[in-house]
Amino acid sequence: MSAEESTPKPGEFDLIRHLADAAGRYDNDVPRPAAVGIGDDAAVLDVDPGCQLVVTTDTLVAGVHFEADAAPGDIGYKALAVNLSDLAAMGATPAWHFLNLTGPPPDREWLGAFAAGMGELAGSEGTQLAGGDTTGGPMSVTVTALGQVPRGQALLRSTAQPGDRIVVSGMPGLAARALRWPERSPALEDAATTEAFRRLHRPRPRLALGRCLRGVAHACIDISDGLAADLGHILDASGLGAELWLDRLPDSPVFSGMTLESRWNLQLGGGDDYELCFTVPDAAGDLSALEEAAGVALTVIGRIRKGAGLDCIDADGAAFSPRTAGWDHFRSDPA
Ligand SMILES: Nc1ncnc2c1ncn2[C@@H]1O[C@H](COP(=O)(O)OP(=O)(O)OP(=O)(O)O)[C@@H](O)[C@H]1O
Ligand SMILES: Cc1ncc(C[n+]2csc(CCOP(=O)(O)O)c2C)c(N)n1
Ligand SMILES: [Mg+2]
Ligand SMILES: [Mg+2]
Ligand SMILES: [Mg+2]
Repeated sequence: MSAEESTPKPGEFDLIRHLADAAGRYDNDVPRPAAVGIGDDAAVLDVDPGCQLVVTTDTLVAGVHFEADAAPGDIGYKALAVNLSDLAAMGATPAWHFLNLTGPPPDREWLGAFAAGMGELAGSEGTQLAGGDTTGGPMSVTVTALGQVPRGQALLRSTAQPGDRIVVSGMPGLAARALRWPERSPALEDAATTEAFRRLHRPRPRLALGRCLRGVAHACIDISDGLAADLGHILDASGLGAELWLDRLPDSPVFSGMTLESRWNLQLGGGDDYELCFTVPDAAGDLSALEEAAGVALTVIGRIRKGAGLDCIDADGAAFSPRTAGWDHFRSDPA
């Protein structure tokens, strides 16, 4: 029997080597290789002159953010994607990421698929796995992502202006719709349903859009908890209010058969979209060049105004209060 067969589960240091080797197969052409990467007590990174470092961290926990039996490739992909989405919201270009992996000892097959899922996105976005930590315990994955932005150009939540148009990318509510699909996998092969499951399991962060919004958007956030909750963070941080026009929310065949109220609840409070919501002045003009450059549909859904709070208004001008504004880990019964 070979050593590999007799020890199917790697030890801690085998696992680190395995992750480093797998990452190297995807990210060996990254634009900014770490001066010192995996293997020492810490990484050493050179930041480009004239740039600021943008740093974010998010955790995914089994049973909370993904099913315990989820495909390992999807877990690896999404753990990085949700972090790159925060870099996109700041207008940053990803450069390095760190992986803190906690769980029962994985077998080589699980680990290989996990590393390939994360590596696929890392390779396509040019970010390098530069370090991390490995421990045993209940399964959770934390990624810390580091990106760069030209000095002073980071997009913020706090700088919306009265009169700005509110814009959302893509199709809010797709991932939430997929999460609530009774069979947990698409019953139909149609494009809209397939896209909804892709958005839930492998959300592509809107990095090109974030970069295009530098110097254009007044404020920006990525949608993780829900459109209403995350737009609410822009309003709170900017000390302003807004009107959101429900009839402008983009529609998809995946919502067919739902009442308008259920659809709005899903699109406003469902979470897991990883789309961008941003504000732009009228002076920025038509958004079609931006759509073209960023490769994603953009929809104007409302307007920033003085005051406080978010008013969601239907086609007849009647107010609608979503059942919940979005996901809250410490409150029960999220949308
Ligand atoms: N435990 C914590 N300690 C210190 N700062 C925190 C902690 N949790 C969140 N923050 C900070 O609070 C701010 C908002 O974090 P939050 O996690 O709500 O944003 P997000 O990552 O965009 O959303 P989501 O986690 O839903 O993707 C960020 O500046 C974040 O660094
Ligand atoms: C199995 C399973 N149950 C529920 C959800 C939905 N969900 C969990 S956390 C969260 C908000 C973002 O998290 P955070 O605020 O921690 O970044 C959402 C929308 C899911 N994806 N999988
Ligand atoms: Mg967070
Ligand atoms: Mg965010
Ligand atoms: Mg986040």
